[in-house]
Amino acid sequence: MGLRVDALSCARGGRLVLRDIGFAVPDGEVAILRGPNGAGKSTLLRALAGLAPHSGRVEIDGRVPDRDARSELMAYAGHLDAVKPQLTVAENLQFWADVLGGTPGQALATFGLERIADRPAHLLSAGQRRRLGLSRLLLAPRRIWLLDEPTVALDSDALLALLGAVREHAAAGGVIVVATHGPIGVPADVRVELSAEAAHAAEVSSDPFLAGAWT
Ligand SMILES: Nc1ncnc2c1ncn2[C@@H]1O[C@H](COP(=O)(O)OP(=O)(O)OP(=O)(O)O)[C@@H](O)[C@H]1O
Repeated sequence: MGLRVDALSCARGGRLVLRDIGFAVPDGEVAILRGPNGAGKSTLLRALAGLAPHSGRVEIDGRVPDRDARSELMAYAGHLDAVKPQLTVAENLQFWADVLGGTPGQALATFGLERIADRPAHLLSAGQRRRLGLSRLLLAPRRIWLLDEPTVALDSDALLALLGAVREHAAAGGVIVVATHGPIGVPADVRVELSAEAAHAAEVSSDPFLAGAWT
C-alpha cells in the first residue's frame, strides 16, 4: 500500500520533460527526488499533485483515484508557497483551513508563526513565507505530502520543525515525496534519480526536424 507511479511521462511547453518514470513509495516511507536543474523534479511533483497533465498511472493503495479523490489524498507544497500577500499570516491559515479543513492553532505554533500572526504576508521574509507555506501541511491530514525544495530559506529552528513534521507524518503511515538538492535530515527510503540528459534525449528524439523527418 502507498503510492505507485508507472510509466509517467509529462510535457511542458511542448517538450517532453519526463519519460517513463516509475517508482513506488510504501506507507510510512520518504522518497527523495534528485537531479540537476531542469531535470523535471518540480514537474514530477506537479504531475503527481494533478497540476500538470501527464500520461501513465498514479496509484494510491492499488487504485487510480479520480482527480478529486487524488487532491483529497495529497498535499503539495511548491515553490510559490501559495501565500496570499494581502492577508495576514493568521488570515492566510484561516483561509486554507476553510478550504482544506482543520484549525490553524497547531500549524501556527509548530512553525513558530505566532509572533507574526498579524503581519501581512507581503511583508514576510523569504523564510517566514516558506514557514507559512509549509504550515498548510499540518492543517488537514493528507496521506501524501509532495514537497518541492522545502528547506530553502529555512533557519535551523524551522528546519527542525519541518523534520519533526516529516518524521511524525511518516510514523503515522504517511508517504512523503521530496524534491531537494541538499540533505533534508531524514534518511531516504526510496531514491528517484532524474537525469537532464534523459529529458534532453527525449526532447531531441521527439523533435521531427532533429529526428530527420524533414530531410
Ligand atoms: N511552464 C513551463 N513551460 C515550459 N517549460 C517549462 C515550464 N516549467 C518548466 N519547464 C521546463 O521543464 C523542465 C523541467 O523543469 P523543472 O522545474 O521540473 O525542473 P527541476 O528539476 O525542478 O529544476 P530545478 O532543480 O532547477 O528546480 C525545464 O527544462 C524547464 O525549462
